[in-house]
Amino acid sequence: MGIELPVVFKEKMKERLGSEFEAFMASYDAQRWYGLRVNRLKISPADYLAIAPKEERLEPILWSEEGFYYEESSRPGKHPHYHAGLYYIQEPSAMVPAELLEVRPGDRVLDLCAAPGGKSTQLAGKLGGEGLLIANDNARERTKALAKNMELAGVRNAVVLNEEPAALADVFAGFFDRILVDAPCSGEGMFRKDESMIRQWERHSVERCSLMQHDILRHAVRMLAPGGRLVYSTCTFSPEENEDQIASLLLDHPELTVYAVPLRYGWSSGRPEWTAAASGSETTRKAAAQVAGTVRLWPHHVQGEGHYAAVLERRPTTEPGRSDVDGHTGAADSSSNKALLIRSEADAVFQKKGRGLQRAGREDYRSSRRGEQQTGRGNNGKNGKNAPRFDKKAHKHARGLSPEQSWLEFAAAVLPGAELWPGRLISYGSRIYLQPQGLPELDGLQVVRAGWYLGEAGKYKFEPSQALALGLSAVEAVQTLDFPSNSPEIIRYLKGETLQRGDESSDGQDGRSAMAQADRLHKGYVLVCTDGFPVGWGKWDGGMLKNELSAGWRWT
Ligand SMILES: C[S@@+](CC[C@H](N)C(=O)[O-])C[C@H]1O[C@@H](n2cnc3c(N)ncnc32)[C@H](O)[C@@H]1O
Repeated sequence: MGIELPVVFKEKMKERLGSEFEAFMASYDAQRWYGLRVNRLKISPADYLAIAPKEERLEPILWSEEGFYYEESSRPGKHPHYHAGLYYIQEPSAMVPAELLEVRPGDRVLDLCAAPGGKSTQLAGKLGGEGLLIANDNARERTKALAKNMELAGVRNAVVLNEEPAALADVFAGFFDRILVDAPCSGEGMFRKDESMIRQWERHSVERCSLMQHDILRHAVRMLAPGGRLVYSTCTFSPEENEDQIASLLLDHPELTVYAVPLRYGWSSGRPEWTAAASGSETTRKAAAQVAGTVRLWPHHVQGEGHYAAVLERRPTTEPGRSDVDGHTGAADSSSNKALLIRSEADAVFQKKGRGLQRAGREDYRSSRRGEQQTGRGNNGKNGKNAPRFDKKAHKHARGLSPEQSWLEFAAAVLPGAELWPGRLISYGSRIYLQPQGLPELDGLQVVRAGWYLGEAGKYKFEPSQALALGLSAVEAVQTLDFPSNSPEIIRYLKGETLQRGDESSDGQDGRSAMAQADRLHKGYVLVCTDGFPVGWGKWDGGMLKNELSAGWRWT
């Protein structure tokens, strides 16, 4: 075997798996499985299959309609479709937890340990733009990748936070219909994929991870609405981090029950006999028995690296009309958006005892109802009745425009219809966000992305963000330039080059020259697309497409 596994790990697995141990060990020499998940926010799996490069040889992953195995030799990360956010590269068994959460459009969803965002982007796809998603991770550095992946996926209704679960639980008590706890774990299921995990396993003990998981789960449960569902998952095999966690949680929270996951696709049941609770009192044995309904994906039984998942449901409240934070009853329906918590004018401020102040660069985080009036349902801002009132302290444009006005001016010229987008328009210094409706106050929390980041109001003009481009569909923009994904022009654009009329490639797909479309362009912003999907902004001027792709988003 090529991989040097820790002796202690092997001994433990041998003791637990008995006759299955040889097959388990053999899986370390077997082929690895590579997966990608199509991003439903942008394209259906069937439509993606129609445009996918043939050499990817995609094969369906049984447990996810959007999931496909691809061949080791293909490189989906090096394709313009990747830059358009049409899919996320994800280990196949890691697709299971979000599937089990059964998110419905309109739900309030929390992904508590979300970075780098594999499951958050999957959950966002299931929401289909309705409801809201809070993607949180307590590791500041990791939230950068999380935010970027959410932007690449074109998620419009999410907020990215960088908080400890305890702080979130104080704000979001009983708030969420769906919670995913994809816990930090000892990563035994990652040994094959990433050998550095073996060294980390030696450093970070199973016991230490168990303590963290115990803590995270207790806070997560506080945030679950009656009738809500919580999925706990790990990519490790140790029962201390899996069945033991669930048995102990059930003992502490009798309002929770395990939803028994149907065993399909080679999945195996959780192992009550491996828990400490199984050898205790009758009560603890009952809790242990429930973990038989949790699920294990073993690498010797499924085409994936391995995972554990438990689905827990909180009993619906017996008190009629009981509601949480802002009147939401825990039932997922589109009316959740109506249950807005109306924030006071200029309420602002994501600043936590000095910490946030630094992050915010001492800029006020301004939020107001005016954004709702201008962008939400029942918009009557056009008749002037709800003309924005401006905060004197807010960032001012050189022409005297507030950041919000600067955005509205840009949108009117480049994105007609943007004034009808649901959400709350807010500014954070000169940065403008569209925040999903239905959020409680976020005061005191570390906010990485306060919503869909639209762009920045500069001194003289509004600069649209890459997140805005990627969250759009091509039909939303006044001007587009669409390059086939196999054209040299799209690669040149993705590399940050300026394109000029006359640059037409002779081998443009289907004989059409993308740059020839430029004849109809007016001076100004152009949404650059590939195969009809946005990849970024350009500015057309005098026969030239100035590249607006910032360095962090370029093809390298
Ligand atoms: C298994 S990874 C999550 C992977 C992610 N769900 C995905 O699909 O891309 C676990 C994450 O938990 C985060 N984490 C660790 N302790 C945490 C805590 N106390 N609260 C929130 N997140 C935590 C880690 O920073 C790490 O990003």
